[in-house]
Amino acid sequence: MKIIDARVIVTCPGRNFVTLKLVTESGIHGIGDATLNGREMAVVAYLQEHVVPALIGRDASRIEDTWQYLYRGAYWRRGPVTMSAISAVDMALWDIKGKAANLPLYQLLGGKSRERVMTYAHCTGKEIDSCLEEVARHVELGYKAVRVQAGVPGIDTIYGVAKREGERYEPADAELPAEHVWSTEKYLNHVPKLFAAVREHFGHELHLLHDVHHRLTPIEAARLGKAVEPYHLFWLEDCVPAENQESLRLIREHTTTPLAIGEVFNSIHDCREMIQNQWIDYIRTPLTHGGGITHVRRIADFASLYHVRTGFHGPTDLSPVCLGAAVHFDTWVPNFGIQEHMPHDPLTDSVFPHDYRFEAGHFVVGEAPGHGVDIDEDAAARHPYKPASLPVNRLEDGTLWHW
Ligand SMILES: O=C(O)C(=O)C[C@H](O)[C@H](O)CO
Ligand SMILES: [Mg+2]
Repeated sequence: MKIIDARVIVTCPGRNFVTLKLVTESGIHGIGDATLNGREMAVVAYLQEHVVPALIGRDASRIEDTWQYLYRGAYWRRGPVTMSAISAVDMALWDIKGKAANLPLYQLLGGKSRERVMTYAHCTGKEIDSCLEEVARHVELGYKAVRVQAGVPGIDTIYGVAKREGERYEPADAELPAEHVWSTEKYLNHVPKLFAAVREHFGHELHLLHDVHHRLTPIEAARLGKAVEPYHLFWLEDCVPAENQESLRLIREHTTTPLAIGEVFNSIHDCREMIQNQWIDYIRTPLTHGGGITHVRRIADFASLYHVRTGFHGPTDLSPVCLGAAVHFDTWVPNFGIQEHMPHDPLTDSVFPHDYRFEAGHFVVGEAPGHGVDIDEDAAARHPYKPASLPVNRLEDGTLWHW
C-alpha cells in the first residue's frame, strides 16, 4: 500500500491548524494533526522540506519503521517542531491502517478498556463569583471535573482566564507577543481562597483541577500544593517549568496534592526521571506533540509501571484530528486518568467532520474505521492562515518570566 501523495493543509477556521493528509495508491487516505500553536509554519516547512519527499513511495503499513526512519534517521532528534511533524505522519498512518482493516483505531490498539472517557472543562472568571457561576454552568452541562482559574486582584491579565466575561479563554492573539505582568506573591495568596469557595459551594465530589502554567519555583509550588490540600484537587498542573526533572522531587516531598505535567514535552526522555521516581501522577503529553500514537503509547506503558496515569492536553489549539485520535487512545489505554476538553467552535468542527461524541461530561468513541476524523479541504481553503502569537510574561520589575 504505497503512499502516492502527501499534502500539508494550513487553515484558520477561527484559529490556525496544520493537517497532514496522506493518500495511498489504493485510494485510502489518512490525516494527522501537526499544529504547534504560534509556531505553525515552522512545522509546515519541516514537513514540506524534509518529510513529505521521503514519504512518497513508502509502504503506508510500516508505521513503526517510518517512525524510526523519521526519528533516528534524522540525526537531529526531538524538539517540538520535529516531533509534531513525526506525530502527524504517525497519526495519518494509524488512520490508514484502521481504514484498510475496516476497524476503529481503539480496536487496533487492543480494544476498549472503558465505555466512555471522563473529560474536564475550563471554568474561568475575573472574580471568584463569576468563576463559581461558570462552574455551576459546567456542572449543569454534565461535567464531573472542572479546571478552575480566576483573576487575581492586582494582576491585570492572567494566564487561563478569558479576557472578557462570556468569552472562551484564548491566549494567542496579536501577530507579535503581547506582554503580561505577573506577581507570584499575589497569585499564591489568592488561589487557596478560590478553591475554598468552590468546595464550599459545590461540595467534595466534583473533581477540581488547576493549571499554574510553569510560573512557580519548586519551593513556591510546594507551598501552593500544601495550601490547597484541604480542597483535594484532582491535580495541580505544570507547577514549575520542568527542564530540570529533579525539581519535581522537592515538591513531591512536601505535598500530597497530585501533580500533572507534560503538555510541552515531546518524548519519553523529557519525563523518564519524573515517572520512574514517582514524582508525578499524570502525564499530559498529547499525541500531536509527543511523536504520535506510536511514541505516546510507549510513554503510557512506561508510566503504567509507576502508577502514573494519562491526562492528555486538549486545548482548542490541538485540532479535532488530535482530539479524535486521543478519544480512541483514552478508550484503550489501561492507565487512563482524564482528558482535557475545550470545545472547538462550530466553524472548526465544520472543517473537521468527526464521529466522537460528548455526553454528560464524557467522550464516547465512534465506530468509523481509523480515528474517525476527516478534513473538508474546500472548507479549509476558505479560511487562510493568520499569524497569531502567544504572549510573554514579565515580573512587576520587568524581568522576563516563565509563561
Ligand atoms: O490547556 C492547557 O492546559 C494549556 O495550558 C493551554 C496552553 O496554554 C496552550 O495550549 C498553549 O498553546
Ligand atoms: Mg496547561
